[in-house]
Amino acid sequence: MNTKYLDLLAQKYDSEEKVVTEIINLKAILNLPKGTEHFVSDLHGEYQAFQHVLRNGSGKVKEKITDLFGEVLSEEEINEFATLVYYPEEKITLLKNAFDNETDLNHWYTETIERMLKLTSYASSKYTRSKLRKALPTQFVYVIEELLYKTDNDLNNKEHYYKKILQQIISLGQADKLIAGLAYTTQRLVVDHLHVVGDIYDRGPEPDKIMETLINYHSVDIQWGNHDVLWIGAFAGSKVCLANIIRICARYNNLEIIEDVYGINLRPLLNLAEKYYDDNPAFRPKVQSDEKQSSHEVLQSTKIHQAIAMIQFKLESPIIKRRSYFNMSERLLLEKLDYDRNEITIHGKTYPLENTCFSTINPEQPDQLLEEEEEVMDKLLFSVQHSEKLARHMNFLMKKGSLYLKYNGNLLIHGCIPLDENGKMEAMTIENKSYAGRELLDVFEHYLRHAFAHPEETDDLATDMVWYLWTGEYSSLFGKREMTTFERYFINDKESHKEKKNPYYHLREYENICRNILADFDLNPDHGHIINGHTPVKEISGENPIKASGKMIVIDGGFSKAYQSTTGIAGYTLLFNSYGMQLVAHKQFNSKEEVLLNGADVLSVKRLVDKELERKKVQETNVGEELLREVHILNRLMEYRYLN
Ligand SMILES: O=P(O)(O)OC[C@H]1O[C@](O)(COP(=O)(O)O)[C@@H](O)[C@@H]1O
Ligand SMILES: [Mn+2]
Repeated sequence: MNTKYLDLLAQKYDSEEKVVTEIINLKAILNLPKGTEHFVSDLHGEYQAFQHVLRNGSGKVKEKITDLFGEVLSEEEINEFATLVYYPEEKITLLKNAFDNETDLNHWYTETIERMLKLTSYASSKYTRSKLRKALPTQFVYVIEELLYKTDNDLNNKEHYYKKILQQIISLGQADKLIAGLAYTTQRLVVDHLHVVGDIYDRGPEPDKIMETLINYHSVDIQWGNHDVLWIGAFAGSKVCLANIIRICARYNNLEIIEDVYGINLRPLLNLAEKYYDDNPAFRPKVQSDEKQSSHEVLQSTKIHQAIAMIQFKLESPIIKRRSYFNMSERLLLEKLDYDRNEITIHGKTYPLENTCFSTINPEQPDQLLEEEEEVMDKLLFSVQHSEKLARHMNFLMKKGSLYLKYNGNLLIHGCIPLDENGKMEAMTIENKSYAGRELLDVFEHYLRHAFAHPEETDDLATDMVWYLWTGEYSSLFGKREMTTFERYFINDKESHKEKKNPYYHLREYENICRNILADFDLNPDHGHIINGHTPVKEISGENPIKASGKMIVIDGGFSKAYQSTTGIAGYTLLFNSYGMQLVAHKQFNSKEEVLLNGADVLSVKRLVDKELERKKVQETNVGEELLREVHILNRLMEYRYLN
C-alpha cells in the first residue's frame, strides 16, 4: 500500500490508541445484526401515502410498540401511541386539546416521554451508541442520553434527579419538541436504509416533495424507473422526453408541477394550443383535481394536452429514422396515416380515427414542426434546463440512482431483463455491437450518464437512447414491445391499445430463469433475489407477488391512485432485516387526517419470503465489506506506523 496514503491517514489517527479504538469499534459493528432495509417502488407522485409508509416503517414501528407495550396497553391505546410516533406534531396538538387542566396534561407528558424513551431505546438496541447519537435531535442529545442510559443501580441513587430532568423539560415548555424529536429518531432507527425501486415521477401530484424527502433521508438509493428517466431525459436535452413529461402532466391534470413547482413557463405552449386546438374528449384530463376547477381551466389543459401530444408524435419520427437499430419504423404513424380517409393501418389492420386534432400537420411532411412549435419547444427546453429546483432534483436522481443495483446479494431493478421466449437474454445491436443482459444495461446507463453530462447535445445518440429507455422494445425499464399512446388517443378498438409485454414477465415465474439472471450479474443464485417494481400486482385476480420459489419479488407499491382498482390493494413494500425478508401489503391510504383521528393503519398481511437460519450480521452485508476493508487498512497503518 502506498505509504503516502498511510502518512495521510496517520494525520487522522495520530496515536496508537486512536487506531486501536477504531479497529475495535469497527470489528464490533461487524458483529451487530444487519440493519433493516426498506424497499418501495412506483411512488408516482403520491407524497402523502409515501410519507405514511416511511413514517410507519411499513408496520415496523407498530410492531416495536406492540412488543414493548402489548401487555399493558389496549389496542386503541397502541394505535394512538403509534399515530403519535408517525405524526408527532399534529397528534400532540390534537391530544392536548382534550385536556382541561394542567396537572392531567403534565401527567400525560411524563408518561408519554417515558414511553417514547423506552421505544427509542428498544429501536436502537441493535445499533452502536454513536449511531443512536447521530439520530437524536441535536438540542436534546445530552438530556436524552442521561435518561436513556440509566441503569437499575442508577435508579436507586438518582431517582429524584431523573424526575427533576423530566419536570424541567415540561415546565420549560420543551416537552412537545422532545416527544417529536424522539418520534423522528424512532422512525429513523426502524429503517436503516431505503431503496426506491423506480418511478417517483408522473401521474400523482407531488413528486417534487418526494424528491425533497429523499434528499433529506438518512440513507437511500434509487433504481431509476421509466418515468424517472423521462424526466432525466428532458433535463438532459431530449425534446421528445420533454414533450412526454408535459403530455403526462396534462393528462393527469398536474400542470402545476411544471409551472408552479419547477417554474417552467407554459405561456408560449398555451398560446399555441389556444390557436390550433379546441375541446376534445380524448384529451380531457384523466383525473379531476380535488379543488373545484373551472371549466375554462379544464379546457385549457385539454388544448395544451393536444398541442404537446402532436409535437411529441412529430418529434419521434426523425429519431426513429436516424436510429434504424431502434427498430421502431412501425411507429412512424403520422406518415402511415391516410389523411383523406381518416384512417390508419397498423400491423396490417386498418382502423378509423376518432377525436383527431391534426390541424398543425402537413400531410406531405407530417413530422415537420411548425415554426411556432419549434419555438415553443426551444423555449420550454431553455426553461427546463434553467430551473434551479429541477436541476437539484435531477442531480440527486443521478447521484443516488442507477439502472440496477446489486445490494446485499439481491438484484434491484425497476422493469426487467429483456428475454426471448426461450429465456435467453435478448441482444440489442447498437452501433454495430451487440449487447445483452447486464452488459446491455451497463451500456444503457453509460449513454444516460453521457446525455446528462452533455445537456447542450439534443440529437446525439446518448440523448436518443434516453428516449429509447422510455419506449424501446429492448429497454429494461419499459419491458414491452411498443407503446400505444397514439392508438389510445385516436382509435376506439381497445385491441389496438394492448402493449405486449416482454416474455420476461411470464418467464420470471420460473426459478431457473431467475437463477440465470442472478448469475449473469455475478450474484449467488442460492441466496439472491430479484426485486422488481413497474407492474402492478393484481392481487384481485389472485396474482402472487412472490414468484419463482421466492427468487423473484414484485413490489409495485401501488401508490398510484389511478391503478388501485386493478390491483385491489394499495400495493406492497418489502423489509429485509437480520431475520429475513417480509412482504407487507398496504390497504388504501386515504388521508393523514383519517390516520390522525381514527388511528387507522393501512397495513395488513405479512408474508415471510425468506427466513435466515442464523441472524444476519453486518459483516455479511455490503456495508460490512466496506468496514472490513477499513479494518484492513487500519491494520496496515498500525504495522507501518506504530508496531515498528
Ligand atoms: O395509463 P396511461 O396514462 O395511459 O399510461 C399508460 C402508459 O404507461 C405505461 O404503462 C408506462 O408506465 P408504468 O411504468 O407506470 O407502467 C406505458 O406502457 C403505457 O403506454
Ligand atoms: Mn414503471
